[in-house]
Amino acid sequence: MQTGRERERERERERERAPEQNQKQKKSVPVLPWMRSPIDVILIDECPLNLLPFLDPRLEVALQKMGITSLFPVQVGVWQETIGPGSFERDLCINSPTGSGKTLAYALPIVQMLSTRAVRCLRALVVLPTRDLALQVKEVFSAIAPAVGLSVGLAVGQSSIADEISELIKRPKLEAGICYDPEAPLLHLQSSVDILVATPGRLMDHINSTKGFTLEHLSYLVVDETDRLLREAYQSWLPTVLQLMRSSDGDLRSLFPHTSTFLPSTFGSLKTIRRSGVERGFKGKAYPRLVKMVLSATLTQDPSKLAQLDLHHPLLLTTGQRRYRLPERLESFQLICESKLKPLYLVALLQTFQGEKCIVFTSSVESTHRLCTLLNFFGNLQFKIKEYSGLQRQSIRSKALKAFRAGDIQVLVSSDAMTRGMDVEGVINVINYDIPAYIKTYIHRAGRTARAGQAGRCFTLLRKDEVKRFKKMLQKADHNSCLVYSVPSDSIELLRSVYTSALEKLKESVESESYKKHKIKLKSSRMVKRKELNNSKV
Ligand SMILES: Nc1ncnc2c1ncn2[C@@H]1O[C@H](COP(=O)(O)OP(=O)(O)OP(=O)(O)O)[C@@H](O)[C@H]1O
Repeated sequence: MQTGRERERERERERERAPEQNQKQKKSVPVLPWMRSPIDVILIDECPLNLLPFLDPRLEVALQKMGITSLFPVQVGVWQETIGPGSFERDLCINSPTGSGKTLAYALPIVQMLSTRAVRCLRALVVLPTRDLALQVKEVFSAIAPAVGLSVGLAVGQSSIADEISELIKRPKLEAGICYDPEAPLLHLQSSVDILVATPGRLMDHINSTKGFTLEHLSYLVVDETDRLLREAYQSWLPTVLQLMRSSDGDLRSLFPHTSTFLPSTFGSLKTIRRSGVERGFKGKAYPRLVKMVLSATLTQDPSKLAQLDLHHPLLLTTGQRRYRLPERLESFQLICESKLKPLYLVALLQTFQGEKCIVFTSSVESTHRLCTLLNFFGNLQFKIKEYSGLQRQSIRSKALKAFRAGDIQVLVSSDAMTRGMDVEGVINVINYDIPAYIKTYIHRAGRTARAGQAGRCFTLLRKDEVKRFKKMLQKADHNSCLVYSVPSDSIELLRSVYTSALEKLKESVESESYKKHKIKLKSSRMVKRKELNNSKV
């Protein structure tokens, strides 16, 4: 991350920019009053672990094992509002640039808080939009939680539902000759995990049908990549979770109106009693309530969307005065070329990277597939290329990601499946083969590089008629320094003949693939017909 002097300079730049910025932002003042007085993370310094107040020494050791010696500013900011004087009193909305360390910002305080728990039950739920992202976040929790005796589970549909259930729910074993009644097992089912990282679909599967799976003890809910998760309803996962929380509060309060502690084994199972309090902002609400933390590099300001989260006395942590912000050490470039020559420019550009890791973004799953196939037909390239998109089976996609992480492949051609949150060490370059449609997409794509204070470059291939639109888009992030990058014309010329033959091969490959697809379709429709015929005979 930045040194103290760099941060001071950055603050100065912000102060200078402020009047001009305020002028520009007049039209886009956040509608919600609490968003107008945020905590500015720019004003917070990194903090060495040994100076971090109240940090559990076991967690300090675990962090050091991860190579972490100090907390990044957003992590310090969240720590202050959770373990520090803020004491989790308010729900937190965190709008912080890509790669600034948001995952640990929420993972560390949650793990520290749960480290003193007496009985294991599901107390923290982290929801992410994709399986690979959930796996990544689980890794972070798994690096610190076991140090304080906590267990972390994953619900993403990576394995069969039965395997997942056996990981998440503890069933009673035959003990001392006692046999439990299989007809009344709910009483004895317990969570095997304290923290669960989940995608909405699998979470709903467990809520709806896994015996013993309960959110009644939940104390922390994290909605990562909030704007993406709020955009899609995913079987109403959010209202369902919130409703379950509300009803468990209500039921328990009516059962135990004066109880203020955690009661183990009441009526045979664990009961978490949330007491009603008169603390500031808690009037009429259960306390301690379910604490929510929502995060994104492009957090929505839309009141109707944020209302879905039912936030309690929310506090915004943001970085600087701008709504959107790119990483400090990101350099942006534009490459202007004719549409039909784009693959040539792309290959010439990739050749200049000399094996550095690079992600190439396209506009759709189909073009990802086509472009990757075409690049592989160039032959004799000094780097390995693989595809990563929602068109592939999860296992194939995960394999490609694993190889990319390990450095066995250097270029990953991706649809927007890779755009958000993915953290791959050593990605120096990002290329927008197709111009992103929105500034938010640009921010998340570009944010796959220049992470954790490292340097990185983002190139965008543009047609002449796209230049103006692109410039306007970058202005929304106050990003005015996108230099023109040119590829030497002789390197383009050298590639022309091989490009022609690669295009021929691509054409053949597309034809053969569509023939195969047609055959499969035909076969399955014949099978359906045959089935219908058999059924009608019966
Ligand atoms: N305190 C720290 N010291 C060193 N490295 C850190 C620290 N905190 C996080 N990192 C590293 O920084 C990288 C980015 O972290 P993370 O993925 O949490 O970013 P993010 O803010 O969630 O980004 P995005 O918005 O893209 O999801 C990771 O590789 C992580 O290991």
